[in-house]
Parts: sequence; C-alpha cells; structure tokens
Amino acid sequence: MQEDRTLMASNHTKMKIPHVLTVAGSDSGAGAGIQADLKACAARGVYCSTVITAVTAQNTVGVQGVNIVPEDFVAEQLKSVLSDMQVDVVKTGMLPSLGIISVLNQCLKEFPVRALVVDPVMVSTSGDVLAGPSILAELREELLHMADIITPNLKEASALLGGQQLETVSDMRAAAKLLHEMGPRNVLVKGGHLPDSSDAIDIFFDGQDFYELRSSRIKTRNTHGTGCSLASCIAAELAKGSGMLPAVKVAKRYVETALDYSKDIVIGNGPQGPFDHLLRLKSSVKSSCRQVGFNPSDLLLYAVTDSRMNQKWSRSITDAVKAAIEGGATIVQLRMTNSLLHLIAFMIGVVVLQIDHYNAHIGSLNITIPKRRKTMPSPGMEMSFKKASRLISLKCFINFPPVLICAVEWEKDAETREFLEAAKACLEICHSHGIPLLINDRIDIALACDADGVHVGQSDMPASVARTFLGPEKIIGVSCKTPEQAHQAWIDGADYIGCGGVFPTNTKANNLTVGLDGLKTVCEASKLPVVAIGGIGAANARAVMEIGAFNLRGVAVVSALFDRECILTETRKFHALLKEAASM
Ligand SMILES: Cc1ncc(COP(=O)(O)OP(=O)(O)O)c(N)n1
Ligand SMILES: Cc1nc(C(=O)O)sc1CCOP(=O)(O)O
Ligand SMILES: [Mg+2]
Repeated sequence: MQEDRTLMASNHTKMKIPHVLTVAGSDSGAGAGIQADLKACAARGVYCSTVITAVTAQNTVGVQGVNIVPEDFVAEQLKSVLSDMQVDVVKTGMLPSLGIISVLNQCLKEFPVRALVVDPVMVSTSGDVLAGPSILAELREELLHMADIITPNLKEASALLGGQQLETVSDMRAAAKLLHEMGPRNVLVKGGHLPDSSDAIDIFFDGQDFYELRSSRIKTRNTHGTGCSLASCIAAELAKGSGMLPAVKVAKRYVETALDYSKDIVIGNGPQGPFDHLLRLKSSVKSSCRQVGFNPSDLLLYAVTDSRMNQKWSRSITDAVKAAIEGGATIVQLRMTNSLLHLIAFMIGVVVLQIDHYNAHIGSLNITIPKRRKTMPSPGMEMSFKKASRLISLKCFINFPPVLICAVEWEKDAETREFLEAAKACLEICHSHGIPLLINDRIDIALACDADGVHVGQSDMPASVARTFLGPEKIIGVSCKTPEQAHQAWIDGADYIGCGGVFPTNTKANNLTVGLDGLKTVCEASKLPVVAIGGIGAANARAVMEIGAFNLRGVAVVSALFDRECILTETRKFHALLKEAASM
C-alpha cells in the first residue's frame, strides 16, 4: 500500500523535457559549435546533450587547431546518450571525418529519433576549413537522405552542389531544389552572405513550395556561431513539437533578436565576435556599474514617485527623479498614478450605469465590485481606483461598445507605453548615479526595461511568482501590515518589506494605519529588512527611526519629497536627518 502511494506520487511528478542531441565540434571561444548549441537550446528552454566530434582551438581571430575525436569514441558517446536518454531531435554540426558520418548513420538507424537537423558545417566564419571536401560525398550518401532539414549557407550549398556559384535569390531557389533532390525533406539555404542585400534572405523549400524568409541584416561584428545557433534553435522548436516552417521562422527571429541585442558587446579582439544567446550580458554590464544584488542600506531614503504631484508642480518624472537622487535618495520606486482618460472612463461608468454593485461578464471572465467597496472613488485613489475604472470601462464596453471600445482600448495601451517609457528614462538616470530603480506593481514593466526590481502589495502578484519571473538577482519588496504577512514575504523570497501606513496619509486612500507600535511589531517579526511608509515627513522621521528595531533600515516617502516646491532641497534635508538618526 505504502509502495503504491510512492509510485503514484512519483508518476504524478514525471515530466518529459524536450531534448536535442547535438553532434558537433567544440569551440574553445564558445561562440559556435557545441557551446553555441547548448546556449541556443537553453535559451529556447530545451535540454541539450552533446556528442563531441572534434576539439578546436579557436577564438575571435580564427581557428588555431583542430583535434578530431576518433570515430569509435564518437560512437561510444552516441550510444551512451541515445541508449539512455529520450532524445527527440538530433542536430549535427561539424562532422570532420568519413568514419564519424558513418557511425552517426549507424546509430541513427539503431536509435531512431523524431527529427534530424543537418547543418553541413564546412568552413568557419573566419574562413577556416572545418570539414574538407573529402567528406562531401559521404555526407550526401549517408546523411542527407535521413535529414528532415538541412541548413547550408551559400558556400556550403555551393560545395554540396559541386562548386556551383550562388549569387542571387533565384540561384538560391535553384540550389534549394537541387539539394532537396539529394533526399532531405526540407532545405533552408541561408543567404546571409548574399552580396548587395540589405536584408538577410533565406530560401526555405519543402519539396513543394518556396518561401522567401527575410529578416533585417544586423550591422555587427558579433556573428560568429549564427549558423550553429539557428540550426539548434530549429531543432529545439521541433523537439517542442513545432512544425518545420514555424520552427524555422522562430529560429530566424531568435537569431535576429540575439544579434541585434548583442551588436555592441565586445568579446575578443578578432574580427568575428560571439553573440549573447541568453540576452543577458548587456544588462549585467550595465548593472555592474552599481553593486549587483540588494543592499539593505539602500532603503535609507526610499523615494516613491507620484505622477499627480509632478503634474501639480509642472515637472517631468525624469526631472523629479533626478532632483531626488541629487538630493540623496538611496533607492527610487516608480509608482504611476492614473491618467486623465481613466478618470473619464470611470466617470462615464459611474454616471451612466449608476451602479453600486455589478458583475461584468466577458467570456469566462467574471468580475465583481462589491457594494460599498472601501476603495471606490476618492480623489486620492491610486491602483484600486485604476482597477475599478478598468472594470467599469469593461462594463461600458459591454453596454456601449461602439462608443467606448476605441477610447478604452487606446487608453490601455497608452498607459502601459507611457509607464514603460518613463521607466526606461528613469532607469538611465538612476543607473548613471548608481541608484537602484524599482517598479511598483508591474512585473511586466520591470522585465521590459530591465529595472532592478519591483515592489508588490498584498493584492498584487505574489512575490513568489514575481521571483520566478524576475530571477534570483532582482530586488523584490512586499507591503506588509502584519507579522503573518512579513513571514510570508520571507518565505516567498522577498528582499525587504515595506510596512505601513505608519501615519495617516493623503497619498494613498483608505489606507489602514499601523502606528509606531504596529511598525515595531512587524519589524520584530520580520526576518527581512524593513522600510517604513505612510505619512512620514521631516517632523516625524526621527521618531520612526528611533523605535528601536535593528532591521528598520529607512523610510519610504512620497509627498515629503515630491509634493514640495524644491525636491532637491527637501531631499537634502531629509537625507541629512536620516543619516543622523541612523547613526544614533
Ligand atoms: C516601499 C513601499 N511600501 C509599500 C508600498 C505600497 O504598496 P501597495 O500596498 O501595493 O500599494 P500601491 O503602492 O501599489 O498603491 C509601496 N508602494 N512601497
Ligand atoms: C504608497 C504607499 N503605501 C503605503 C502603505 O501603507 O503601504 S502608504 C503610501 C503612500 C505614502 O505616501 P506619503 O509618503 O505621501 O504619505
Ligand atoms: Mg501595489
């Protein structure tokens, strides 16, 4: 009985992971070959096992040496993987000897897989020969007929066709047709090196139809390994269950995006650099300007922005953030409040529909605003107001679609775009001063602009889920009013908690206050550093900092900085005060 239960439990958690086996050469510079294949598969969320056919000494200058792995040992590697692991797709790269092609052919017969992607690697991007002409006949006879797709570039296609010159798109079409006659089910001739073309044009032929796939040619030296990565990405998409043409399209878009992202990174001194498969290097370079990760002392003077206060004082969000940083703010949170259109949508909703309590039903979406909800209209409303106005807009949409659909839909996009643009601009300012920028509520915005983290409340996305999206290094703060919430924030993987409202505030409507005693209770229960928030200004900040909690690391303020004539002066004064209080 016990045994049965264990079995059931383990069956329940079993999960088949899409799996690509790459059979290719190692590139010591890690731009191409096995290393590129591993990274491309990882980027596409697919497991990748490896059979190494050759070890190359290689960098951004070129290939300095090649050591071919004996075919018996390639066979041993193939058997090890194929006999044990459930491989979906095999992708081949550098196959430098007749014997290796032959053992691969044997193994694929013995252990059939769902698809075979053959990238007929012959010459490296630096022009060095990786597999000589002697292997061409073997490749044609032993492998091409087994392939679901082959992905030659112009030089490789030309070599496979006995040296035929390929200079135009119509040459590429003709070549794709001839290569298809050699047996592969699909052919992708890559025209990346086609002269006089501003686009990267590839020809895909499935035996019936030709497809001209275009992507913009990215001006960059960092193109080493694009062929390997494209083929690996096709293999990865096939392993996930995609059809051939969609897999090719996704792979092309992936490579184009990665090249564009990596166009300015500098690795090595040679003419052909690698690119960043995981689209991460650039941001770590940027964030390396400031200390990576969370530093609790950053909480000392936590400036939370407010767009309506900026409107009131006729200043831009960037000017406000700049002034706060120059005055001594140690961390900034971008908290966007409602635009005018939300207000209009909301008013229409209230006036026209005159509802206390309603349900909006759209497909499977059921939304209810309870009667006399505490967070209904009030001039100080922020997110709850926004949420309510959205729901009412939805109701209006149902009742008066022609009137409201355009306005509401347009507004929704505009708001997100506005938020993202503000976030990008503020991030630049913050990072140029080594100050972290957090985004209030919106994990999507934080991801899109690569902000340093987010602050979420009890009704926002749970911190544990935010963590899975943002990864281990980003900063996550959670609003907590009780010891239980503080405990949960710690379990969920937050970095700090915001505790408030300590005092009443006009900035956030209907906000329950916890007072200094409540703050102290939460601090004592919290395993995380705490920042106090709500109604804190120059007059009471010292009292807050002196409650005697070692993990209270600072105060978060909105109006005390931003609802003032001169942000710089106020922030300077506040910073000096906090420094003094913290040193006591
Ligand atoms: C530092 C800090 N603490 C608390 C909050 C409030 O967050 P939340 O409860 O989600 O309310 P909104 O700010 O989203 O209206 C905060 N923003 N920052
Ligand atoms: C954004 C926010 N959150 C609060 C909470 O209690 O969680 S109080 C608050 C507003 C703080 O503004 P001010 O510094 O102007 O009082
Ligand atoms: Mg929130």
